[in-house]
Amino acid sequence: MSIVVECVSKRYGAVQALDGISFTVQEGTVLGLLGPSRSGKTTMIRLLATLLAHDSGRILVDGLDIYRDARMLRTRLGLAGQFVSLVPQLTGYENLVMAGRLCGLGRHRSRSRAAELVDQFDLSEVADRRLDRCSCLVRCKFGLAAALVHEPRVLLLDEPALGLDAATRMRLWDAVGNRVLGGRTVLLATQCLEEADLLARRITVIDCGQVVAEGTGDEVKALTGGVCLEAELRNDGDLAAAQAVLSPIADAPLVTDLRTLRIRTPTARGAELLSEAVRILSQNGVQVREIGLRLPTLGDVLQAVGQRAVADRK
Ligand SMILES: Nc1ncnc2c1ncn2[C@@H]1O[C@H](COP(=O)(O)OP(=O)(O)OP(=O)(O)O)[C@@H](O)[C@H]1O
Repeated sequence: MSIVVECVSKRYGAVQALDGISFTVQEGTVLGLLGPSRSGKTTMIRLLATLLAHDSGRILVDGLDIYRDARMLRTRLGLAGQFVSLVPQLTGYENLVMAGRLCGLGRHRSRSRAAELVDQFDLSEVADRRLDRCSCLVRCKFGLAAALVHEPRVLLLDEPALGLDAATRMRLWDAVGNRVLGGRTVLLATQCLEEADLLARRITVIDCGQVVAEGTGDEVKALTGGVCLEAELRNDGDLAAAQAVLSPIADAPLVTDLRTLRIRTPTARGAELLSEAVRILSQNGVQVREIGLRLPTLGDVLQAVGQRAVADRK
């Protein structure tokens, strides 16, 4: 089952949440819908889940119109993430049974399916614990398991690993990624480029309800010029000096965060720029708490896309 979104717009009063957005998720693949907060990800997922109506455009799932054939499509869709709430006072197992019942499974089948999922997700030790007494990682696993209770062919995931730090997020996907995603058509909404890059065959980047970039993970990362040089200063009094000495050697404009005293810039020269920056900062007496290269983030992608747009307009 493929997902085709054609020029879809959605407005809430004065807010244009989606503004002519188009993308396709090929059958059996994962598409990462990557965007910052308030860019329209949840709105897109809610439209696909038939929980909301769009103002214009067209959405097809498996060739069927999402509204005309909503009833039939709903049984084939699984949802996990922000707006799908499990009941915190129930145990994980009870939540899975409830999810089965809500999907129309009989009592017996709901129980056997819940037991199957507990087993497959390696959750037996915590299955009888109230969900609000479980770790965030365990809650995320139960959220994903609940979305699979009726074995949907299409999965809509709205930041399903929200609340997990980067390392735990990777542990989650290491443990259950294949089971959750394998063979399904998946739309994964996330703010984390690393997560989208790990899980998705293609990534569509959105900002302010519009598609601003798309491609494979490598293509999207390449927009930023590769890696990012990032320095954290010890004293805010050094910020101006650091900017003055780094600007001439950087490959792209510097971005400075006054709150965290961090200066960053994307670079294609990696280690060469790093050693140059260390030398020049030390020569000029700028005290650095930490300096290094890191993988690009969504913020770097949006900055690169913005700079391209400005350059194109000139
Ligand atoms: N029910 C609503 N009524 C009014 N405005 C809304 C409503 N839901 C969302 N919005 C607005 O629409 C825009 C897109 O919101 P949406 O939740 O789709 O973005 P998002 O990318 O999922 O954000 P987040 O990552 O913070 O959840 C935002 O400006 C938001 O404030």
